[in-house]
Amino acid sequence: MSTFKIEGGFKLKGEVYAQGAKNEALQILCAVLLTPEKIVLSNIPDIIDINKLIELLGKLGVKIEKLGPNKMSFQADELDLDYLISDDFKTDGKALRGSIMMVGPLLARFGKGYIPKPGGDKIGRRRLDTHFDGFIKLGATFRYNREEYFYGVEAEKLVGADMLLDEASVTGTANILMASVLAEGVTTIYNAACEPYIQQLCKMLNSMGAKIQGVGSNLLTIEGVTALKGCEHTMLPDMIEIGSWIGLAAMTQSEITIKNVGWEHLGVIPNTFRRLGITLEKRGDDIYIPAHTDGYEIQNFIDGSILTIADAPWPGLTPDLLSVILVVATQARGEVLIHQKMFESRLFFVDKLIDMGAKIILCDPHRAVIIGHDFKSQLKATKMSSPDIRAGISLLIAALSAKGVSEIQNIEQIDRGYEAIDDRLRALGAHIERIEE
Ligand SMILES: CC(=O)N[C@H]1[C@@H](OP(=O)(O)OP(=O)(O)OC[C@H]2O[C@@H](n3ccc(=O)[nH]c3=O)[C@H](O)[C@@H]2O)O[C@H](CO)[C@@H](O)[C@@H]1O
Ligand SMILES: C=C(OP(=O)(O)O)C(=O)O
Repeated sequence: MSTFKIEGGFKLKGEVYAQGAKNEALQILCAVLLTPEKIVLSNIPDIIDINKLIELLGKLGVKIEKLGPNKMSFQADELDLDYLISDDFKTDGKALRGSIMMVGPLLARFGKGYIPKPGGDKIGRRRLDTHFDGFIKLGATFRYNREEYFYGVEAEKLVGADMLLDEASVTGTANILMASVLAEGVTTIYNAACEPYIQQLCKMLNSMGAKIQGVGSNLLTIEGVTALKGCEHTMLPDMIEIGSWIGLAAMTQSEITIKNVGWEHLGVIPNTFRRLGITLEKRGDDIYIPAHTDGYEIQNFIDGSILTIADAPWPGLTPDLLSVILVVATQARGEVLIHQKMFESRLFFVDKLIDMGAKIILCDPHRAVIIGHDFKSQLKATKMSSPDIRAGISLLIAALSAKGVSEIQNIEQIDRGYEAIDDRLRALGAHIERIEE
């Protein structure tokens, strides 16, 4: 377990580029299994979760070539499907959640897909019913080995079907979509997740020869084809990382420009930060955040009642940014209720912030009220450990704004999703050191 040592309280300044999107890359990398032809991918983030998935694909026999920084080719023409029932796979496969999306493509192309129950973040229950209900609708048989926590689906052939998902699951939609592109006949997926990364997956699949309509909506219509071909695809900038940089700039009162953010794909994210009183300027495709030397003031609702910021399926606010928003609110002028509707255990990290001096009331596992300090009192440095990726970056932001030297242990959680975060922070003037153990 490595540690970050952070001396907080310094203002940062400069430009940053967001990495390619982790959650898009996880879907896109699984889609390479749909064709024996070569796929070239650009803007692949160099982070633990993605590197683990690439390693998994390699063990499955995918030929992988590095073509340049963040650019690679993948060819799934000679796979070793026995790997899927090996003990190695039972360990490797559960190392990250995104590996679940290998099941849909494998089922579609080879008639079988297996996966151990994914491990990962301590953020609450994360069921997979939507995924498997979808595969069953397409004609697959399903089994779950409770002793080994191992899921399996098999089918002689998949046949298109109409389905109404029980919830707009992001990875569930991606998985079912990747199975249905090679099914016989027409599939409709209603209550589909429709966030930009699903749209990107649809765009890639269509350029491979799939026939998907309704892209960007919650009703996808897929006309099955018999085979898919190779393609080239570039990942969007990571919107969660962009939100994290915005939060970091505001909380450390730093002047930062985030380059090439892909504004049209950010949905409600910029306006959500604006509701906290943070100034964001659209400069071409960049976000400019001035140094908030006079702080930032949370807006109330029109009737004067306290603002609530809550997550919702796209185009609502992603739950992955609520931890960052919460930490930023601890230094705002005013109060806000953070309502994390999707995950049950994602707010417990606020105990660390309370230890640091933040004014937070955790009402229940889903809701926390934050009363901002308006920079009249700095957070105190402390030692902490990161329970999940987004709590990790939020604690890092808190430490960068705090007085004194903080330590964050278990930083692998942050490295899961943020590429060379310490190098990039140092380039902006942060005092941060990585202590490898
Ligand atoms: C690899 C990847 O892409 N991970 C993302 C993906 O996870 P993932 O696809 O696993 O998340 P899901 O969309 O399946 O569900 C997330 C949580 O929200 C709940 N839920 C979902 C849909 C809904 O309409 N109502 C509802 O309550 C689910 O029960 C679950 O607790 O989407 C999540 C929700 O944006 C993000 O936090 C994850 O970072
Ligand atoms: C929860 C997250 O990721 P995953 O679904 O991969 O665990 C996240 O990116 O915040």
